[in-house]
Formats: sequence, C-alpha cells, structure tokens
Amino acid sequence: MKKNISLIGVPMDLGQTRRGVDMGPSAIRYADVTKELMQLGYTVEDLGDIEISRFEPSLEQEENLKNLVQVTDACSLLATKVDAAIQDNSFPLVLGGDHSIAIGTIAGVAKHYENLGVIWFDAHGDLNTPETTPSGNIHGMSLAINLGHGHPLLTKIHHKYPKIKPEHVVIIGARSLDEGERVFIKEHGIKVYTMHEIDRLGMSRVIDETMAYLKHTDGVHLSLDLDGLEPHDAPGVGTPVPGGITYREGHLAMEMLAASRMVTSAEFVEVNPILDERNRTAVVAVGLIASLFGQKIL
Ligand SMILES: NC(=[NH2+])NCCC[C@H](N)C(=O)O
Ligand SMILES: [Mn+2]
Ligand SMILES: [Mn+2]
Repeated sequence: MKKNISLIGVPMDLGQTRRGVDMGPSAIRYADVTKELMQLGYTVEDLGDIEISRFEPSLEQEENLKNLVQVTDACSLLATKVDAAIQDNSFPLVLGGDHSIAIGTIAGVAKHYENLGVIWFDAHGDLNTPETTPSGNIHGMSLAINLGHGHPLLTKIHHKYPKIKPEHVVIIGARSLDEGERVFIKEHGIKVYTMHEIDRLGMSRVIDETMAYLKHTDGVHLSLDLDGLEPHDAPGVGTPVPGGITYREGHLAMEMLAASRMVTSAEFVEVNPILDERNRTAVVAVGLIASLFGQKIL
C-alpha cells in the first residue's frame, strides 16, 4: 500500500433523511484515525472537509431524487480532491457522510483506472434508480450511478461515463434489497455475497473468492458502509438491518484485504453520531481502517 494517505472528510447528510451523519467525519477523527495510521507507519495528510451546501427548504424538491443539486455539487468537489490525491501518489481515504458520497469518490478514483474493481460492503445494494427508489434518497442509488444508471448530472460527474463495469463489482453483506435492486442485480450479473453466502461459506472464503474474482482489475476501491456490520456492533447508522457482519468477520475481511495489497482507495460511510452510543461506531470504523492498513493482532 502507498505510504502516504490523504484523509478527506465529507460531512454530507443530504443523500438521505436522518440528520446527523454529517458529523461522521468529526466522530471518526475524534476516534483517532490519524494517530492509528501514523502508528502503522503512514504519513497522513488531513485535507479537511469538502464544503456542502446547506439544506434549502425553499428549493423545489424532486420526490425521487432528494437534494439532487447539493449532492451533485459536493460529489463534483470530492471527485476533484480524490483525483488530485491520487495524482500526488497518495492513497485517498474518504470519511462520510452518507453513502451518496461514493458517487464523488469513485468518480475521482475511476479516472486513474481503466478497470476499477469495487468492493461494496453494505447491508444494502444501493442499486436503485429514480424509477425504482422507494425513498428518493440518493444514498440508495450510488452504486447504480457509478455503473451508469441514474440522473445524468450524477452519472457524468468528473467526465467519465460509466465509472465502473458490473463484472468488476462485488457486494458483501447484503440483507436488504428492494425489488428493483434484485432485478438490477440479475440483469447486470452483479456478484453478491448476501448474509446467506457469508453464513454458509465463511468470511475467509468470501474474501478469497472476491480477490480471485477481481484479479483482472487494475485497482480496487473499498466502499464500506458501517451498516454492513451487525447493528449490535455498530449502532450509529441511519438504516440499520439486523443479522449483519460481526465485528470479528469485519476485521478478518480487512486483514485479508490488507495482506492482498489489492485495495488502492477506500471510504468509510454512514457513521451517525446522533444515533450512536458514546461514539462506538466511529471507534469500530477506526479499528477496521487500522486492520485495512495492516494492523495485526500479533
Ligand atoms: N447507503 C445506504 N445506507 N442505503 C440505504 C438504502 C435503503 C433503500 N434501499 C433506499 O433506496 O432508500
Ligand atoms: Mn450504502
Ligand atoms: Mn447500507
């Protein structure tokens, strides 16, 4: 892994409707993310937070694409920052914010990779489109947008279209999929390890298979939604779903990814301190980040 890490905070909460996830980047910083990474031998440059335009109640809302303009603006800025970090030979580590920010992160990363692989660690598919969304929340559409399906303002951010190919995506941890998302997965042949497969195969085999599946990519982005974890272990998230990945399975996955040296960029999203218990979820996020960057038990 690259020795320099660029930390980028994205205090975004407009991709969904539960306030508080905009404080995620601060919560993760308070949980000592920089210190942990420095102890592992990395140089960390904290680039601060992306500016988010505030919620405008007077603006006319599209019911099936809430806060489209603000999400587009923030993701464009984020894409530029991530792109510049990679240009600087630094590893972009993005802290959310809700999962709509993956539109910006992946837009910036994808410019540098012809065949970018994406590991989408999540209870959800985030594969809705304005036609299928049950909520109008863009955080439930961000993976579909990266695959080129959705509003053109979002799919065309940072000039490349589409950003990624369906055969280069692996979803891990899914247990809440909408009907339209199930159809999307089948139509595009997306590889999904639901909780069912994780239970049957074990996380170790799931990650081995994921690495083999992505071996033809030229970079791998990890997009980790904290709601992929079991809510008992990570309660501070806006859309918790029971029956998730355990604390230990999460760490094993990160440790195996670290050993593979495949991951070239990452983001940790959906930490909501208002819904959390004494910042536990941010602490869990920092632990997973440390494992991803090579922390070992012994
Ligand atoms: N990134 C997330 N937490 N996404 C939750 C999405 C929930 C639901 N599928 C929706 O489209 O609204
Ligand atoms: Mn998500
Ligand atoms: Mn989710």
